[in-house]
Amino acid sequence: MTRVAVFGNGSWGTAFAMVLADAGCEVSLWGRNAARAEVVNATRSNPDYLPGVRLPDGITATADAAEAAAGVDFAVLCIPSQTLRENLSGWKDLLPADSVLVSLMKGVELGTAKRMSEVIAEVAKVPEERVAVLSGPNLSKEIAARHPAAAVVACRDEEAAVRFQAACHTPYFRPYTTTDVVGVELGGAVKNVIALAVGITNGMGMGDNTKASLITRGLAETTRLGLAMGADAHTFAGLAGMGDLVATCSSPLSRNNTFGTNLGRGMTLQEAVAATKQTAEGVKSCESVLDLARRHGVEMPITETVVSIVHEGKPPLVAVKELMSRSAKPER
Ligand SMILES: NC(=O)C1=CN([C@@H]2O[C@H](COP(=O)(O)OP(=O)(O)OC[C@H]3O[C@@H](n4cnc5c(N)ncnc54)[C@H](O)[C@@H]3O)[C@@H](O)[C@H]2O)C=CC1
Ligand SMILES: O=C(CO)COP(=O)(O)O
Repeated sequence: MTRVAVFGNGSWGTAFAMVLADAGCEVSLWGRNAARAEVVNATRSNPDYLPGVRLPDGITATADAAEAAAGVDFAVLCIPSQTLRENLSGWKDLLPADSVLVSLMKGVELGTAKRMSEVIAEVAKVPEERVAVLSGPNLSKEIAARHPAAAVVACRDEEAAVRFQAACHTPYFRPYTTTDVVGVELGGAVKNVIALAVGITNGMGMGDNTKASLITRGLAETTRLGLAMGADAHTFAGLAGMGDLVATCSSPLSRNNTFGTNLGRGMTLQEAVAATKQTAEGVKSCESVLDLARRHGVEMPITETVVSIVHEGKPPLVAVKELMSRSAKPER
């Protein structure tokens, strides 16, 4: 039987542990809080993150990383991106030498501008063939309700991607494979920034034309960055690109979208942070995505606008006017 450890028992870590268990894996679900792990085992639920959802019997929760990691084929990492480096340095020596490390995270590291798979390879000192990424339109509550959805597993080693695809394939969760790790990770990280932008305009009372324009031009700037970094343009038309943008920018379940809506309605950054119980990766990653864009000489006007509103205190109305008054150009 395939053994998998999921590190991170928040909303996505728990929902994805359900997918793995439904696919027939033996799953250990690690969380830093021992009391929560006990509650999960005793009640077969995670009331803090997925209230009302019954967890399959194939999941065992633990706060002991060594216990979680013992003998696993795959170590799935699902904690806030900015905490990965520190956490993984404590886990790396516990993982079996032939295990594959899989990132479910959708962020870019502040300061280094590294993608999560790069942080994993660097910290765990593993070759990129042992690092995979899963991304796509996967709002955790809908996955936990077993509504049909698809995703992409990306790994430089296609055979490892196929093995993980089999490990998480269920009647309601359909994973595809690709070797375009860069494209899949950028799709996931940048869509959070675009969802903030959509949320902001939504909170300001703007409608669906604005949303569709931001999604489309957001995809254009994501693709520009991706091409500069060696990604495949097709990836951005796929599940990790357009697919995730549509889901996240349309759904009130999205934390990034909701965070933006709160800002657009007039909350300060501090008020919006206080109103957000879960991880909204775009709030920090908008700065690291902009950093990446500058390192690669790529223009990303929507990302720049989001940074100016979220971190530089620019009033949303002023920022939108500036974005719209940029010089006219051909569509590309
Ligand atoms: N929730 C969703 O629908 C989806 C989330 N993701 C991505 O998954 C990643 C995790 O997100 P969620 O599970 O939704 O977040 P969450 O906020 O629901 O849960 C985060 C988990 O990380 C833990 N955590 C927080 N700080 C920590 C630290 N310093 N050290 C160790 N653990 C810590 C929390 O206790 C919690 O268990 C993010 O990168 C997110 O973008 C990807 C797809 C879907
Ligand atoms: O990544 C997601 C859906 O694919 C979840 O989006 P949020 O992090 O904005 O909730």
